Amino acid sequence: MTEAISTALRDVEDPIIEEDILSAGLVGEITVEDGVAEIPLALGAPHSPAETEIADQVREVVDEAGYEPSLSVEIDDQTPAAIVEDAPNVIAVSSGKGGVGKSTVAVNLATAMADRGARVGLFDADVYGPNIPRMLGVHGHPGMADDDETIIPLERYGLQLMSIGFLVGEDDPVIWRGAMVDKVLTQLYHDVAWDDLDYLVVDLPPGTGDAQLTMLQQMPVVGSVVVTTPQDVALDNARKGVRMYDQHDAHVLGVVENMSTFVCPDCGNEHDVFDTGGGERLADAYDILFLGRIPLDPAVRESGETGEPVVLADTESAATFEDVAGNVMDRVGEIRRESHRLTATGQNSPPAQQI
Ligand SMILES: Nc1ncnc2c1ncn2[C@@H]1O[C@H](COP(=O)(O)OP(=O)(O)OP(=O)(O)O)[C@@H](O)[C@H]1O
Repeated sequence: MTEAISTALRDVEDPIIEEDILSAGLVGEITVEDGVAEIPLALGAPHSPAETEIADQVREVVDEAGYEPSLSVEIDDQTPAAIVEDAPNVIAVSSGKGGVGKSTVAVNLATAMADRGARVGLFDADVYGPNIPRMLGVHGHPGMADDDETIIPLERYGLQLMSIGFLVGEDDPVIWRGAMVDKVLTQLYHDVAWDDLDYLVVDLPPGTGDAQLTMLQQMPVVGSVVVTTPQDVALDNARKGVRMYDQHDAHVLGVVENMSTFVCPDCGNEHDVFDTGGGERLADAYDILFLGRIPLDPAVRESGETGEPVVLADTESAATFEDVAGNVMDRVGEIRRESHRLTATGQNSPPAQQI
């Protein structure tokens, strides 16, 4: 009976791994009762475009085969999201230097993922410039949970939010340094009562030194998004970041090129104020994914001040952020499904990050 279903599932291809889901080891043990087919799928990136497509196709072919599909998720991979209890897919947003739009990308990435239906947290770990409260127009103080030990995150646009800015005041100078920062942030991450997250986007402090690396190693990070602007000095710094992740077996999810081409609202001409194409060249050189190019757009800056993420508007810049978010989620899914496939077939999985 399940043969017919298995045969039907051979027609469903994983659009990223480019193999049918049965051969890729993504289908668990199928059971059928009263015409309902229970199908466990090894999916790890909820609401990502590729996994949504896979699930839709599975429902379609199972329905065509004459059964009522009932899908569940069962993934056995070696990423921190699977091996650390209750860990979401933690995505670090980093940059080699300050001011390239790291926080802007983190806010719009998280908002776009929540807009797709995912449960998303945003953790502002940029102690030296906690911009997230302003960028989302949230200025309250978080409360304590009933256990008096955990902090309840604030909420906005469906996001669960935590920022050092909620605790110390945005304009207060941050007096701690180095190792103390790592400790405070790691502690804060663990002390928040995150509620059943699919993804947690972490806005790291700019730079690629020990502080960033320590934080990456102490949180269950699935991979990092590297943000750069197209000019050489920013790219040089971004390159250092990519190398650092490489050397420590941390996944780079890909590169975002921000403040790329400016389209003049008056004349419609395109201007490459900070040059263009550098992010793509960097991605090519290191064989990592190019996640997208965000234009230099006054509306992006304004949205950072009005507290409403630009990705929620109906503009070209919003569409580029939506695409970037889809690409990031797909990359997370690819890492998790690949890891599951290696585990399922008894091959060596890449080492999980130290937590
Ligand atoms: N694509 C863009 N178009 C126009 N302005 C932008 C764009 N991206 C970011 N900005 C603006 O550039 C400034 C710096 O952005 P942001 O704070 O996101 O950078 P950052 O890399 O997080 O900086 P920091 O190093 O201070 O943490 C902000 O005023 C932001 O609104």
